[in-house]
Amino acid sequence: MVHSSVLGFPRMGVLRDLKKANEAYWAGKLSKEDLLAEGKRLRLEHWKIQKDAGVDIIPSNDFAFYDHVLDHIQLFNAIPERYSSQGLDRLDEYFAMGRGHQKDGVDVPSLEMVKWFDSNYHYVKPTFQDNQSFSLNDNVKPVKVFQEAKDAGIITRPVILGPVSFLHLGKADRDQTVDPISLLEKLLPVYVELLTKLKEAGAEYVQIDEPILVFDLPQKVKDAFKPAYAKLTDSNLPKLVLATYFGDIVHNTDVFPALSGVAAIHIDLVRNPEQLETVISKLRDKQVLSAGVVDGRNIWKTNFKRAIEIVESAVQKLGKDRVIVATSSSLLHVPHTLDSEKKLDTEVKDWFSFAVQKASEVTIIAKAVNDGPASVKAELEANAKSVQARSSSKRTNVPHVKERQEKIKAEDHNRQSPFPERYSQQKEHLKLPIFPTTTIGSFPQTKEIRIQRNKFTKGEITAEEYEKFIEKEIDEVIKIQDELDLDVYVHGEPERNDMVQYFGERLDGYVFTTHAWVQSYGSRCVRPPIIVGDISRPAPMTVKESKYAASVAKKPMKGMLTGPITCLRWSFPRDDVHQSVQAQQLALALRDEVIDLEAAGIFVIQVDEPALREGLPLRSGKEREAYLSWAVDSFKLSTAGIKDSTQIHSHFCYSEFQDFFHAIAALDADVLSIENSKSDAKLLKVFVDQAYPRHIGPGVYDIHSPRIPSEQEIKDRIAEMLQYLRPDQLWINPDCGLKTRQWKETKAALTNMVQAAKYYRSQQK
Ligand SMILES: CN1c2c(nc(N)[nH]c2=O)NC[C@@H]1CNc1ccc(C(=O)N[C@@H](CCC(=O)N[C@@H](CCC(=O)N[C@@H](CCC(=O)O)C(=O)O)C(=O)O)C(=O)O)cc1
Ligand SMILES: N[C@@H](CCS)C(=O)O
Ligand SMILES: [Zn+2]
Repeated sequence: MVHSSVLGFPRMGVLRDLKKANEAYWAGKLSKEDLLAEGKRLRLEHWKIQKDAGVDIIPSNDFAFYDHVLDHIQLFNAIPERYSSQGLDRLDEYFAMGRGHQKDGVDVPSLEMVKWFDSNYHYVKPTFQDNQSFSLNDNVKPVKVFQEAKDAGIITRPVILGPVSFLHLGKADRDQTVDPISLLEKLLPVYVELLTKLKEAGAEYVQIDEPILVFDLPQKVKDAFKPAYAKLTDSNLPKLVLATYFGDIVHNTDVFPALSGVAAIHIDLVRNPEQLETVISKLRDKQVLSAGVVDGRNIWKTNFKRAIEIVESAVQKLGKDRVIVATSSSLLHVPHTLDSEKKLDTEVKDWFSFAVQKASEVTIIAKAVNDGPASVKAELEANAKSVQARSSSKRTNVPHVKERQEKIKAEDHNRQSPFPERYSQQKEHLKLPIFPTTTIGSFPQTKEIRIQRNKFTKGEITAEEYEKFIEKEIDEVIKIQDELDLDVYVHGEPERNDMVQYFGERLDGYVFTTHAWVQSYGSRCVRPPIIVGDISRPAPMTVKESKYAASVAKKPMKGMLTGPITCLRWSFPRDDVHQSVQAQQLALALRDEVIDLEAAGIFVIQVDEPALREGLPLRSGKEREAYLSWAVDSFKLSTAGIKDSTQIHSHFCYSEFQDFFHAIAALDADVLSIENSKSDAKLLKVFVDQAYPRHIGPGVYDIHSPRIPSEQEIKDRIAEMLQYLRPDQLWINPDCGLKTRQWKETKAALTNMVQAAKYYRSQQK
């Protein structure tokens, strides 16, 4: 019999309950016991949802208070000494690694947080020492939660991150040189101990994630699978289901012999259905295929006909007992339930499926294959109708958008003059000092701002009242920037709920939700808008606020837009047209906005593209170059319609920029601000090696943590940067926007930043 399975469930709860509980705990308003109890309540609720949906194989240990990779760092006691030596209790030590800790005489920054593959989820990077050792933490969480589910009458399949992925996704700590994969020998006994305990607790199967198999791997990492899975596939241990997702693994099937002891292999057949045949041909006798046919990364209803065909073709080769119907990845990346959406247009609502609905989808597909289509006739008919309605909807084919796309010319992508000429006009026009200081756009999104926006959304205050409130906020941030003596101002983005959702709400071709939250990192969530059709801009989106801000500011005001690729990547995109088409439509809409901002007197315009790197196909090669070509073209199309004297900035966070440096350079932005404070300044060498001519602001401090950097720390950072960058090229700014911070720490950090810039300015005289 074909079984149904879910690889992981969203953690936040129907009303972002986990976010609220975590933040209350951090604010000292919820006890540790109550936070732990809330975690337990959520886990039980999520298991029950899946059980009620009829899912055969339900995951446990997919829940994490902050991040599942961070859970493993603590589970294996891979805790850097700067955290373990602070005398913090286990929970606070865990949060200290995730978000830093500056309280009661303890002052430690967080570990680095980076993108989880090509998603908008961020994980905490394991950080290893040259003399690293591992042991099993005495709080063996996977065992505890397995037991918790068992006590509730649910036998789950625990999920753990595999040893090769855990090491490969980590790095040597600052000033350490250890190669993470060389630690495998030391780590494996701890995995064996963990698996033994899971077996003792009654776990027959364990899902072991090795998602790095979708990458191009160095030979030594590939080689690591052999010793690893020789040790972990033992009859005294639970049977293993090795899961991969977000790409194909055909190029790594040479590691399959090393995996011959695992009971099943899971592959993502939404992203790469074509890998099915090859993977099946490489399975050894009796090995099971877990077929990921329900999209864990997007919100579209599964096309049952197509999914059933895929599963049946696997069944024909392997038999029903050797096939599992599964979600393509964890459902962490989709919102909790469609049932919460009371305001969605019914036409489009019928096209969507969120986590709760996807749990049912795997069971319907499994039933159709097990008992025949007649057993789920009504479900299949309704699904076919909805798939058909979507493909013939007017929203997906808007003639005026198509016509405009057809008329785009090559020269529409280029600024009028090369950088040196543009820069001399900008210098004349903007009159900025050397080491100009600026911020990345957002200032703290205070409780008051959210309350007022919430009232406006609910119709409790009028548009005029809301507008007045926003103007008052802008007045305040301008006053603060005067006091701080920054050089290029921002309006603070108080009117924006989110840098992508805000634009989605103002563009035709999008719909947006009220509750469809997805975890981005820690307690932070996003509500990605959904691209349902061809995109166009019915009216200016940001001009009113920027124009107002410029009218009251004494210094240049930076206009602030989210670039086409970031809008695309942080939305739920269409799956019926290529992403390059959607990016180009977004670029045309943004091009009009850039031109309108300039006409309104905004002469510095920042077009943020933090998701450009994240969109890079996970494997190097032709596909990457093709992506970068249309992605860069979209950015250029959106920014090239203005005069030379207007300065274009772009911003990148969450990006290891070295491996796509040529694309960043090709954007031809006058100024780049990049996240850098937690990376080695040595990485800036690429700008020297490539003789990068334009201007750069590598972030001088981390904005994800409430910790305040001292003036000396920032000076030291600038000194490091000046080893690689010319003084006339360097801007001084934080890593990213300040929306998640409190005002108190923001003012203190920016005061230190401006002082540090002034110090270097004085040294130049
Ligand atoms: C830069 N980043 C972003 C990413 N993706 C995006 N789509 N946007 C980004 O900015 N990816 C990479 C990084 C990830 N970083 C962040 C940083 C911060 C957040 C964040 O702060 N998220 C907020 C939610 C933001 C939002 O949409 N707010 C709305 C609704 C606020 C709300 O909760 N309202 C309450 C009622 C009001 C009240 O009483 O407080 C409610 O609805 O219940 C708004 O401001 O209007 C978060 O809180 O998690 C995310 C990613
Ligand atoms: N302008 C945005 C960029 C975030 S990546 C902000 O400042 O929040
Ligand atoms: Zn950023």
